[in-house]
Amino acid sequence: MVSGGRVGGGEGEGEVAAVEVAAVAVADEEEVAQAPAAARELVVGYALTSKKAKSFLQPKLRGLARKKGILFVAIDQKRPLSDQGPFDIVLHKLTGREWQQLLEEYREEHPEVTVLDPPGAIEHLLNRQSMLQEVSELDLSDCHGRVGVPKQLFVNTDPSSIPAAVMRAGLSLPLVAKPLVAKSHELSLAYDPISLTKLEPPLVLQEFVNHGGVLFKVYIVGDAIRVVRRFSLPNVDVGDLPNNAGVFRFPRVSCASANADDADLDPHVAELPPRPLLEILARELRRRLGLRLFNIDMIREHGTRDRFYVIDMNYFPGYGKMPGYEHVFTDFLLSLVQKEYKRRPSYSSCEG
Ligand SMILES: Nc1ncnc2c1ncn2[C@@H]1O[C@H](COP(=O)(O)OP(=O)(O)OP(=O)(O)O)[C@@H](O)[C@H]1O
Ligand SMILES: O=P(O)(O)O[C@H]1[C@H](O)[C@@H](O)[C@H](OP(=O)(O)O)[C@@H](OP(=O)(O)O)[C@H]1O
Ligand SMILES: [Mg+2]
Ligand SMILES: [Mg+2]
Repeated sequence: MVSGGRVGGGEGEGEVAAVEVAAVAVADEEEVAQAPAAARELVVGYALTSKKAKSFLQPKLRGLARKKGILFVAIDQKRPLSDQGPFDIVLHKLTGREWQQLLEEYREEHPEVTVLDPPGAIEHLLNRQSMLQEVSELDLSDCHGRVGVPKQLFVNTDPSSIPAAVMRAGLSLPLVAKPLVAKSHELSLAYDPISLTKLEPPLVLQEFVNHGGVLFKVYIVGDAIRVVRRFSLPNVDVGDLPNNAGVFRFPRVSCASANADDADLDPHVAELPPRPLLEILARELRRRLGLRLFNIDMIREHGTRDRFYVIDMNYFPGYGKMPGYEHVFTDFLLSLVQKEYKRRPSYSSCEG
């Protein structure tokens, strides 16, 4: 952690006690390496849109963070990062080449700062063509269930050639059409070949998988996993497809969908994915993607117990909607510095 002489920000002095608690958790041989706890606080610089800052940095998070000795400081994107802070951790969700470049330079100059997460790794989730690649490469066939990705096709051609491309790729209607850029949430459902010609590439076409209208949001925060149920699109009756011609557009379906944790649901639909399966999935994706903050949208194929599909992944999602996020997140931030101490044996030889 960075020691005293902090950036302003008006956070109180009550932070010290919790920092001491965090320090106690460090392995015995490293305790000698700790500078006096009273001089320390964990400084987290954040670069978020104002909407994101409001939904994430809720008073309950700020309050708990203060108690645990974590200070959140807004980053001024117009000033060089190295002139600000010093930070222990940089938390960000901004897009744009310029910001990416700034952050990459900062990471090179300050390898001691944990950047959540590296811009290059995040990029993988910003494009729906690459987003699910790792999931499709995983072989989780014998892990208390099977996890795959719906058949999908990237389309960037003249819309009139989409039906033929869909046929060649062997995709079955209905299809969900998703903008290539994951930041856009204007989704459509196409039930017939004619509707496909009305879509606007570039996009990813994904087979619609019936799942009983319930989706599992699997939130990952470092090693922690939390799952919630959300209402989702209802099943489509394939026998009824001829009566459903047309493109059905739904502008922001996922955001509008309510939490379904307390709803009276069919238990076969509501049953959460098996914990061991989620643990393996999260561990593998964390490792392969090099990300610590993301969520996975998972559905269970209707009528099955253990056949799951990942349909979407989001970087730094709406954690404010995750139950107990303030505890999970503050523990995670503290764990990062503890890991950092363990990685640096030189601390003990210099200071011990
Ligand atoms: N292949 C699919 N089969 C069935 N339903 C789907 C499929 N893909 C998406 N959906 C439904 O559409 C919703 C939105 O899709 P998706 O999650 O890909 O979009 P998004 O805009 O990226 O969402 P988010 O707000 O989570 O980022 C899902 O929550 C689910 O209800
Ligand atoms: O926690 P869930 O329900 O998954 O919600 C998130 C979405 O999944 C993300 O796609 C949103 O991020 P962007 O719209 O910035 O990509 C994200 O928007 P936000 O980062 O502005 O809060 C959330 O709406
Ligand atoms: Mg989604
Ligand atoms: Mg998404």
